[in-house]
Amino acid sequence: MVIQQGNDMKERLAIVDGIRSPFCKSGTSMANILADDLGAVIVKELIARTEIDLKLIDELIFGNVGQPANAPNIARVIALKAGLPLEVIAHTVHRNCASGMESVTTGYDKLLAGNANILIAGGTESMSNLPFNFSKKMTQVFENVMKAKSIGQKLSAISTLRPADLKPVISIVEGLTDPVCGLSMGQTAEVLAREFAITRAEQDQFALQSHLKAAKANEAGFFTQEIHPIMLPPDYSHVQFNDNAIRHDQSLEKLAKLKPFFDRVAGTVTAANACPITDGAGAVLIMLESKAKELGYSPLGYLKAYSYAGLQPERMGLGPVYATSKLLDKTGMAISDFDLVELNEAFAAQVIANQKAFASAVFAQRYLHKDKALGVLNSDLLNVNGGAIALGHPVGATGTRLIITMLNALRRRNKNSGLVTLCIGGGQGAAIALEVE
Ligand SMILES: CC(=O)SCCNC(=O)CCNC(=O)[C@H](O)C(C)(C)COP(=O)(O)OP(=O)(O)OC[C@H]1O[C@@H](n2cnc3c(N)ncnc32)[C@H](O)[C@@H]1OP(=O)(O)O
Repeated sequence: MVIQQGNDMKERLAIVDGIRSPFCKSGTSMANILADDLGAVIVKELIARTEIDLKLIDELIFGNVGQPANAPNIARVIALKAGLPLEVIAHTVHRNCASGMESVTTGYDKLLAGNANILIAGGTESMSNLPFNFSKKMTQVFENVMKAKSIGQKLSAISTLRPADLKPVISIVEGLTDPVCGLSMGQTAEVLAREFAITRAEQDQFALQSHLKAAKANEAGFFTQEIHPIMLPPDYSHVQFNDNAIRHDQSLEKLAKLKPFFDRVAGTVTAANACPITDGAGAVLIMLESKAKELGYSPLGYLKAYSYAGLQPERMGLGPVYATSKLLDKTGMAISDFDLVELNEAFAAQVIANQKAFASAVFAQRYLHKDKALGVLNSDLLNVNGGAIALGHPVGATGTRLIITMLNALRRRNKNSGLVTLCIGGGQGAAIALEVE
């Protein structure tokens, strides 16, 4: 089907099928699997499930944020480890937390431009193995030790080290800190909590709901369709079947006991109303709708249109409202046209802030140059199977997961139209319109 977008006629993107790994808290079951290996397992399984002829695949595009030194251009490493032919080219994309969505939209553009016919897109992240950078002094000492010709020279090089030199310049926390505004992602959530007067109790209530919904969906087997179990090193005799950050013992009393993490004095954002640091990967097989028909596929669903938007880095959490505003302009759709919404739960405060901004005419006039509010994000239709607070957020992979989760949820409910949107560190937002038939 060709759809009208403004003055453009564009064919829809067919998402033939999509799968992901379980999402696991960093430092737990999948901590010893590198991001490239995890991505390769998922791509192999996607190929097996779709029975795509490998010779037909033009390129693999993968998102990844904490690009590991052992696998530069991780997409190419994944392609080769997954057994794709040498001729299948590959490149890595990086749009912070939307990287796993950027791979899909970059792929869509390539297909529309006629530069490819069939692609694999996805995202992978091992936050357990994010690279640590050390100070210039520390790296100089490493170099001197490597060059030293005798034990004496090595010891002499090491003796110049001081305890302060051991502190990493970039660790996980610094990696999740915006280099322009200087705030960590959690601190940007505190900014929104203050701007929208969101209480700690509201945030904890939201976090509780995320776990309750995720636990229910997990018990009902809703994720089995999308999750490919992962065999765990070192002996590969244990298998990780499910997302492991979902709490089955959650209560408001437990949540209320936690101290704020990012602003210890006056803050409201805690480890429990923030998404956890997570390992995971996901992949989709994509082509234009006409190609999917030609090959006899019945796609999982379709991407109809997408938009990215920019805003202040310290208010990055509001990216969804800005990006969705552009998406609605582009498609002529209204919020009420969507049967379900997935809005990535980086932080409870950030999702609640978006709900308030979507519903506010004042916000729309002041920031979106619109007369009316975008529309209410009905809580019953929002993140119906829980979100990143419970499921986790492996930053390079989440964009792909949201697409897969949304399409499966629409199909399960016999619904047609879904909005997937997320905030992006650095001050951006992403929004896509999905459909199933
Ligand atoms: C654009 C974007 O998407 S931005 C988002 C990008 N991602 C992020 O910024 C990640 C945000 N999250 C974080 O940085 C981390 O999860 C932090 C810093 C908040 C917490 O990290 P950690 O301290 O390692 O988390 P951890 O899971 O150990 O939790 C800390 C404590 O809270 C407790 N806790 C965490 N969640 C819960 C919960 N839901 N219920 C009860 N207790 C909880 C833990 O049990 C732990 O307690 P303990 O110290 O007694 O063992």
